[in-house]
Amino acid sequence: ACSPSKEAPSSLPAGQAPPVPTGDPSASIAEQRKIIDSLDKQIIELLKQRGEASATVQKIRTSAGGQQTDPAREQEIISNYATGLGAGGGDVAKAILNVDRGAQPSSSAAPTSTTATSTSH
Ligand SMILES: O=C(O)C(=O)C[C@]1(C(=O)O)C=C[C@@H](O)C=C1
Repeated sequence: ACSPSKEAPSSLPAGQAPPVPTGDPSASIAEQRKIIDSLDKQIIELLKQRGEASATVQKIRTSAGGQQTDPAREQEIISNYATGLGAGGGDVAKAILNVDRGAQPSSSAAPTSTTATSTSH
């Protein structure tokens, strides 16, 4: 049988050192912010790569006479994010899709209301 590990399970990303406990809460905030900044940098790089792949697919489709967007595929992506991230995941996917398809709205998507809809009053 293997002996139990003395180390607590870590939720830190690989290669990230845990903060040194100093008793100063601002020290751990600074540590965690370094981790957040590093993760955000990686996420931004991945999003750039995603944007390029997405633009290529859209170009291939429109060059062949198809629509720029594919609403069924978008629903699949939104569902993947919701499954992976929980409640807010779908919103993350929608934000990414909005960026990656540019100004073009998904043909089945409800229009995003950025301006007040005119109502009678
Ligand atoms: O997968 C596609 O068909 C794409 O065009 C890529 C992508 C995406 O960014 O994931 C972009 C626009 C489409 O509406 C659906 C998905």
